[in-house]
Amino acid sequence: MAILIDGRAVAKEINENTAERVTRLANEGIIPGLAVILVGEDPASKIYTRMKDKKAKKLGIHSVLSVYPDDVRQEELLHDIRQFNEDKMINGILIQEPLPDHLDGNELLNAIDPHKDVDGFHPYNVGLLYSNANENYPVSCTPKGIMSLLKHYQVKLEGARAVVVGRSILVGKPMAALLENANATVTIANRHTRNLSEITRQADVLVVAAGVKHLITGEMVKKGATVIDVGIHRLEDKTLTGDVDFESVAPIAKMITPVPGGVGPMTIATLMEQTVDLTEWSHNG
Ligand SMILES: NC(=O)C1=CN([C@@H]2O[C@H](COP(=O)(O)OP(=O)(O)OC[C@H]3O[C@@H](n4cnc5c(N)ncnc54)[C@H](OP(=O)(O)O)[C@@H]3O)[C@@H](O)[C@H]2O)C=CC1
Ligand SMILES: Nc1nc(=O)c2c([nH]1)NC[C@@H]1CN(c3ccc(C(=O)N[C@@H](CCC(=O)O)C(=O)O)cc3)C=[N+]21
Repeated sequence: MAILIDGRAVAKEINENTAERVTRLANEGIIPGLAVILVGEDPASKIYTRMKDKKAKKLGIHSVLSVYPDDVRQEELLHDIRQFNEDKMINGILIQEPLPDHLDGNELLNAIDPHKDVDGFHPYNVGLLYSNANENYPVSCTPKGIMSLLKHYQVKLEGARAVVVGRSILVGKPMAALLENANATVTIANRHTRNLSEITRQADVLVVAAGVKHLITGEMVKKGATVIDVGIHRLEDKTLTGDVDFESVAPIAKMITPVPGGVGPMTIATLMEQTVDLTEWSHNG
């Protein structure tokens, strides 16, 4: 049976460290600020943005949750984003995904000041990640949190074969870039990938972010692999499960993340950590 990667425990450590950093900043009269933009009534988004708001406040971060109706106009959002850009109390701005179809998400993203782009989705920051730039910049919180987990559990990445299932701008693409920057040899799979199991079976490190319940089963995993499950699916009985069929994969893997209690808590902890990063960077020139 695989070692269980405890995302809650590592997230707790990160949050404790973040709280200490917030206290240190407070002594200099600085309070980190986070603005979360939520459009519409998606129930999951409502839960996640509330969790982020609550955690921020608990850590001493100034948190603003801006909620808009489903039919909000693009111009109103652009106006408010620009206002957050100018606001000295705000260090991080996040637009919760998914957005309603009538909005141009790219234009909204591009309107965020890259130095306040706490999700790391702005093309400027994506470019820095792809060039493995030697400077401070924000990176998408879920893959960054996964890197913290891998480091905490001392998973060797240099020279390892890594496979990422999924290529979203939120998870798959930045995950692959981070693994590559850590000198792994990376393959990215998508919906059109032929013989997925042939590819996943080569992975020393397998990260699954496809949004397909139990896509990965035991016979698709190499013995001794480290398996990271990003997927989140709510079942009829309200329990959560992932993109990985835990039951058949856990006996084969060396280490595995559970759902819940794996990647999810790390995403939020990393968001808080990165809000404080952005605050410190903005004050250190
Ligand atoms: N725990 C956490 O903190 C987070 C969890 N999530 C969860 O992770 C999952 C993925 O999220 P996200 O990246 O935003 O999802 P998207 O739907 O944006 O992307 C899914 C990706 O998976 C690919 N894909 C879908 N089906 C297959 C398949 N059968 N074989 C290979 N590739 C496939 C798609 O390929 P193509 O590009 O060809 O369509 C696409 O690139 C979701 O369940 C989401 O809820 C997301 C963010 C954070
Ligand atoms: N701009 C943007 N940034 C995001 O980071 C972002 C987003 N949009 N849209 C949606 C996804 C999803 N996401 C999660 C965050 C925390 C948990 C989490 O804490 N999960 C807990 C369980 C929570 C529960 O019980 O519901 C766990 O896995 O243990 C999950 C998923 C962030 N996302």
